[in-house]
Amino acid sequence: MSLLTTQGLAVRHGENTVLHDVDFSIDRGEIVTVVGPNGSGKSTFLRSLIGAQSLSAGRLVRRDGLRLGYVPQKLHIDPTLPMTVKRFMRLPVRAGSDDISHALVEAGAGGLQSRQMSSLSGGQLQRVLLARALLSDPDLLLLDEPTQGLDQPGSAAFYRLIEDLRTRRGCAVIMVSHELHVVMSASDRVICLNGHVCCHGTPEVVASAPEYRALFGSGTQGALALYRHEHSHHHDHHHRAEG
Ligand SMILES: Nc1ncnc2c1ncn2[C@@H]1O[C@H](COP(=O)(O)OP(=O)(O)OP(=O)(O)O)[C@@H](O)[C@H]1O
Repeated sequence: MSLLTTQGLAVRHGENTVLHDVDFSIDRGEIVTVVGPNGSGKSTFLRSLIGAQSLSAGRLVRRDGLRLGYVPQKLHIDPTLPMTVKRFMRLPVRAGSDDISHALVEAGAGGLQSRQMSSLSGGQLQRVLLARALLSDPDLLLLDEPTQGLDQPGSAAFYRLIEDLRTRRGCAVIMVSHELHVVMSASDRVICLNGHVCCHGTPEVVASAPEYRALFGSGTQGALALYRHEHSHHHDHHHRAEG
């Protein structure tokens, strides 16, 4: 059974239909990247999957007991408020010191515990947010533009970390990204949103789809070939056809 499935998902903000007819599912261990122009409903989609945004139509089915880890696009912390990383990590869930240390190390942020949140670089902050999401031992991680503001090597390193986490924990990942050519190497599937699902499939299929090219142009093909690498592991997708 899929971890999570949507059928005909639709979301409205007032008169504005932001998403409609979104059919989607994700299985254990998959990394799915959501791309789309600004305002195309990517954040709204993630928020609807975690239950923070109500649907105006359609169905969302989550596997019983599914544990989610969500990294929001923006974090609002008053910069004048003193807050160490360790204290921040304790905010959402009652986590022990060992769990916090372990999650920070796993997210590549070991050693930052006593730093002030306001002193972190963009890349360090993203890793702390990821570590916090790991505290709930998620079956599914949802990341909303996790590499915003990072340079290309920083982004590539972050996506490698996500792949490592998936391999080690077997969790599934849904992430929003604008950096298609960088993120695609770490993605099993891509869905291109523009109010609805314009196209979906493997990164190569989406990059060459006319719908995608109409939105983004064709300039990413060469870079895509450059960044795509061979996976050293295999995913068993047979059950999807049966499920
Ligand atoms: N709370 C809200 N109230 C009204 N409209 C909203 C609200 N949240 C989002 N919208 C609108 O819904 C549309 C989709 O927004 P969303 O943030 O999901 O897009 P996005 O694809 O994530 O954009 P970006 O790439 O800029 O982050 C936009 O037109 C936005 O203005």
